[in-house]
Amino acid sequence: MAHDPGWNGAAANLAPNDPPGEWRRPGRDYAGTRYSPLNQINAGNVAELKMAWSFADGVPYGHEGAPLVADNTMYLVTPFPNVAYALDLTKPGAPIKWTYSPNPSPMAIGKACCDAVLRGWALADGKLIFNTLDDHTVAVDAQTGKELWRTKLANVEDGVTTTMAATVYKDKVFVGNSGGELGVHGWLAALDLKSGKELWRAYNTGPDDQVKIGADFKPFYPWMRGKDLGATTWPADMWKHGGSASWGWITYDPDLNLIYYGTANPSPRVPAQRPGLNLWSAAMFARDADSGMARWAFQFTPHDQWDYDGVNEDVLIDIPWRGQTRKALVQFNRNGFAYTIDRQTGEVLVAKPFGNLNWALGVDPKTAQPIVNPAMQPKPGVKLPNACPTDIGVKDWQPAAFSPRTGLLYAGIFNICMDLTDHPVSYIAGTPYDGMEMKRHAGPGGNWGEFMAWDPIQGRKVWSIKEPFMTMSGALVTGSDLVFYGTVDGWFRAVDARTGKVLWSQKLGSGVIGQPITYLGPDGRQYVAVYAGVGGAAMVAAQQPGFPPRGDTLYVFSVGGASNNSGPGLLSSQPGKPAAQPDNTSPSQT
Ligand SMILES: O=C(O)c1cc(C(=O)O)c2c(n1)C(=O)C(=O)c1cc(C(=O)O)[nH]c1-2
Repeated sequence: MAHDPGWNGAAANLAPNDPPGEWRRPGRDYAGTRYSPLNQINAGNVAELKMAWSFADGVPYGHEGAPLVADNTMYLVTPFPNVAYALDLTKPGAPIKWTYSPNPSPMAIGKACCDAVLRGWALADGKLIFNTLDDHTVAVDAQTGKELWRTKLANVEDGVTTTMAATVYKDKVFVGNSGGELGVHGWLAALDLKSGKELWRAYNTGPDDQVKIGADFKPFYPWMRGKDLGATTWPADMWKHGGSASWGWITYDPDLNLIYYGTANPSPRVPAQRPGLNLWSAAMFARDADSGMARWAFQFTPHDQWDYDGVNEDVLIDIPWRGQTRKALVQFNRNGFAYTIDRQTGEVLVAKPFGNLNWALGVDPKTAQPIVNPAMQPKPGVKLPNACPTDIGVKDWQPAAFSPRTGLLYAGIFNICMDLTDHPVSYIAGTPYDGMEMKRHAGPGGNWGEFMAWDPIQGRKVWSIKEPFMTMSGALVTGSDLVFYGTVDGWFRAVDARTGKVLWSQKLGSGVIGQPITYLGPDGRQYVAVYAGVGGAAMVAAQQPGFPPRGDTLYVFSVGGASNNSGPGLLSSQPGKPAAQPDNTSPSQT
């Protein structure tokens, strides 16, 4: 059963005081819910959604970001060479207000594992803040596009790239690195929002002083407690090139002053070369936002053998749990289990499969360790057929949305398995340190993708829509109980959040791996915006018949399309119909 609007669980009250019609950070609020209270577009008028305007940037890489909107301006940054655009929403067709080019080193393209991508940017303190693929974080004046500061965080020659969205909470910018497939040393850094000065850096592998673990560090499970586990759970010194990068999402609880983020696969991907738990790879940390000191950590996939990075979004929600309200987080881990975790302590409350997997037989309720299937452990040089999920998991980085009205999360997921063969490798700085060779194919049913609604308390799917191609777009959910998502074969859909009924679909010019957002225009009308520009890990399906061409276009929709020739600011008619009442129909079971 979907929860009724009266559901007493709720999104953690972490929404900053942004106007409801704006979208200032990729996850919209600190909790990363990607929920907008806007409800002009609703089940009664969504069929009339039409394109209002579009913007093409000419860049042929994966467009993964969420457009941001504040002060009647839309902010975009290209995947590479990371050119920033401010578009004036008060004028017809949203003309360019300013552009800014950071000119990153082209060498970065050759170092990025999974396409030249940028997963997002942030608006805070009058600044647009974003990372460049060649490891700089820049802040430009949101009004003028003038560079305010620029901080170099790593050397791209060493194989370090930066693809994650710069994330801003309070007075700090948080940035992590990429490069697990090149044997980098994973870290997360905090910069001063005003000056760009680096304030702290915490490594994900190595001795406790590097990982920033002190007396306050209390993982919930005994097997994760002990000194210097980030170093001693690896063969000697291998943690120095142990990958475990932090290229995913960061969320923030201002009451606890904790940030939450995950760590990627251990390097090399060949497990036989690194016996041990390989902490803190394929894990997550809760850290004090000011000091960077770890409060707790949890390893999802001990001694990862299949490339199950732990970097997916941690959505912060408060849930009713055995008669109490628990401050929780939900992560759809790449390993195929959806975890609902107490975000104060790291205790796992729910761990249930949300898709097809066979590498584990379950999760031990006492230790929260996966019970590994002995038949699914790769051995060097021996082909392991039909391991599920494949290296990109049941879900990759594409962020889920949470509705406080339904109590459900919404996410695009995969149904892909692999035939896996490992080959031993040696470390050479700045070159691939990988060793995994795989052939991917659809899992049971033959569909590569699916979009689903998930109950984080019961740990079960409430409804799902099968998609022929992998589903790698972000999700958006609104105050009128509409969910928006896109598909790799180029469909952009609006779905009833309670029933999973598809209410509207529009084919776009390329595959959608962007993150849809919604905002209010200066004309008072609600708009929905999304990129179509396939790339990133979706390219693993490029050989599939019907795979779309690359693309570079942001599409913006409203009920009835463009307002009129005199420009949005002068519109007088109001096409939105009153919000439909949520129905009480039981969702279809999967
Ligand atoms: O371990 C890493 O450092 C790392 C980095 C990245 C990245 O920065 O894009 C990806 C991955 N791993 C990865 O495993 C993966 O599936 C992936 C998909 C994508 C994408 O943009 O679609 N990036 C990455």
